[in-house]
Amino acid sequence: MSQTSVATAISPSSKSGPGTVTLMNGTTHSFNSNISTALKKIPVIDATGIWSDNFEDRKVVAEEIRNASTEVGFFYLINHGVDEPHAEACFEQAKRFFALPHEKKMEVFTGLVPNEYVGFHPMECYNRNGWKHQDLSEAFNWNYDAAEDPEAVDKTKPSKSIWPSDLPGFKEGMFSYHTKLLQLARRLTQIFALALHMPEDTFDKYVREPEAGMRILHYPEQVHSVDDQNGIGAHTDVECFTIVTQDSAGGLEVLGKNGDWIKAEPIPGSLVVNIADCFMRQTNDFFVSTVHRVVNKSGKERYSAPFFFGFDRNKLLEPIPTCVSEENPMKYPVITGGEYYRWRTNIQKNTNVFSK
Ligand SMILES: O=C(O)CCC(=O)C(=O)O
Ligand SMILES: [Fe+2]
Repeated sequence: MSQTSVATAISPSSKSGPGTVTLMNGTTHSFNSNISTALKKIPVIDATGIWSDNFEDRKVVAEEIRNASTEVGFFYLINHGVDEPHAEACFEQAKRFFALPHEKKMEVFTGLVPNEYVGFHPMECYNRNGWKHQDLSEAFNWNYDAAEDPEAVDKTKPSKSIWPSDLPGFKEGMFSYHTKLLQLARRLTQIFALALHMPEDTFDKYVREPEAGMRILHYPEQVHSVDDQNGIGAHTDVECFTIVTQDSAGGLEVLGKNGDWIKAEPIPGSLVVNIADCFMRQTNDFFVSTVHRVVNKSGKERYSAPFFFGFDRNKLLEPIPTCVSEENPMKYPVITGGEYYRWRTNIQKNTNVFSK
């Protein structure tokens, strides 16, 4: 796979009218208008049934998830079982981290760890779509760590994550929330198997040592117009699916199949789930890895915490049997999730202006 096909162009005709946006992975997408709409809705799915002992209850949620994953690639989960105080505690820790002096945050600069998307990236260091101004957000990322996974088979496997010194309670706070989301993600993996009309335990063996990175993000309110800047530029996520916790500011937008930017407005207590590229590849495009971005025009600071979940890095992204046939052969070359992760990570990190 090419390591260099990084296009970052935006059609000059984008000024609030129709236009196109080219992502860092080289794909180009059209939109009707660069202004988002709240009129179209993202499905809200009641997840109560995923924890039920009754198979039929789980199956009902799976069918809803099947529809949302094929139609929109995005859905809200409510009654998912992760209590709101856990999210609030995560945001409190995020605020502590982002309030540190720049030099202190740069002690864990992402450029220090090659090939991994871990550590801190400062404000305005990426420009995902070639807008006039760099993306207005800063983030701290960390990887799955077997030592922190209550269900890990081998807790001695080292993690590549880097953590700030002199911030007591930060790592513990981050993993406290990560562990809750990991538990939810493993259950959702079974529900996704049902959604693909496969046996519920089909993917269990691939999520014992999953790809389960997480990040916290901070978006100041942006002054520039959406035609000149994003908080995070349009992109698709890398792994199988992402679980996003967002605060009350709003600003997450999803590019619908019909070309409208749709607002994923905050719903208190909900989690936003979106399909990512590895699932799209394995489902041969049956599930859609939907383009999304963040534009913070809320008048306040915005914080979010996406959790990126995928199969074991060594697992080949082979087609799921229910998604291929003689008439519908596999569209993608079969590589491992780890290879895909490294390709995407390096495309992005090579454009980090602070590394130059
Ligand atoms: O901040 C958000 O709501 C989403 C962030 C996002 O899309 C990402 O980090 O991949
Ligand atoms: Fe994303």
